[in-house]
Amino acid sequence: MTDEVLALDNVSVTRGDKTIIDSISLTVRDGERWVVLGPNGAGKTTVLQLATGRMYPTSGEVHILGEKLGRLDVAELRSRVGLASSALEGRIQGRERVKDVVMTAAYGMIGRWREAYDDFDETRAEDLLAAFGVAHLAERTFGTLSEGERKRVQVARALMSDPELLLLDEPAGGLDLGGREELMWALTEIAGDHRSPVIMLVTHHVEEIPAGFTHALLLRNGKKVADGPLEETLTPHLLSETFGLELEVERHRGRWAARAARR
Ligand SMILES: Nc1ncnc2c1ncn2[C@@H]1O[C@H](COP(=O)(O)OP(=O)(O)OP(=O)(O)O)[C@@H](O)[C@H]1O
Repeated sequence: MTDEVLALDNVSVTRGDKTIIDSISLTVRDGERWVVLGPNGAGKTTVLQLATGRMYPTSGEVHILGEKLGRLDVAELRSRVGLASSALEGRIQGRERVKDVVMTAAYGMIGRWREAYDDFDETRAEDLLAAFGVAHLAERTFGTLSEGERKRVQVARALMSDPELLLLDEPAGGLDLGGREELMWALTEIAGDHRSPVIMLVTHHVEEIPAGFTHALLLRNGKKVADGPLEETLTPHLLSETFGLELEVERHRGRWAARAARR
C-alpha cells in the first residue's frame, strides 16, 4: 500500500515546438489539499489535465491512485477522480435539471439518459447541493443559473461519485465577493473532513485558497518554481518569482493575501 494519490515523475508536455510543462516532478499524498498557483499560461490547467488521466505526457511518467497512467480504465477514472472545470461546464446541457447534473456524475455521465437512480443517489445529490448552499435550485434547469450558482453545482457534481481525488479548475473564477467567500467556506469544511478526497485546486489568486489547504505547487512558464507545505511555498520571495513582480504576502486566520510591494 502506498499513500501516493498522484505522482508526476519528470513530466513534460510539448505541443508543436512549445514546451508547456517542463520536467515537473510532484508527489501528492493522502490527506493533502493542494493549490496550483501561477500566472496566465503557466501550465496549471495542463497539470490538472494530467491528473485526470485524460492527457498523456510527452515524456516522463504519471501515476494516478497508485497506478501508472494507462492501467486504470476510463470509466474507473471517471468515478475515482472528480473534476470541475469550465471546459466540463460547457458540455452540460442548459435544459438539464440541476439535481440531474449532480446525480449523473455517480455514473460518470453527462446528461441523463435511461439510468435508474435510487434514493441513495437522490439524497446524496440533495445533500451535496445543500452543502454548497444551492439546494433550493435542485429543480431548476442548469441554463437558468448564474455563473456563481453553476460553479457551486459543479463542485457538488464533482463530489457525487465520492472520488479519491477532487480536481477543481478555478472554482472561484467569475464569482462575486459573497459567492467566493461562500465557496471558500464550503471548501474549508471539505478540506477539514478526513473522509474527503485529496484536493487539487487551480487558481491565480492566493485569496482563493480556502483555509485548511496544506500544500502548493507554484508554476511559471511551464516550470515548477516550488512545491511543498503552504508556509514554505507562499513566501514573498517564491510568490514574487512565480508572478514576476515583487509581492508582499500576508496570512490571516488561515487565509492568504498578496499585493505588489510598494515601490
Ligand atoms: N494545444 C496547444 N498548443 C499550443 N499551446 C498550447 C496548447 N495547449 C495549451 N497551450 C499553451 O500552454 C500554456 C499553458 O496552458 P495552461 O492552460 O495549462 O495554462 P494555465 O496556467 O492554466 O493558464 P490560465 O491561467 O491562463 O488558464 C499556455 O501558454 C497555452 O497557450
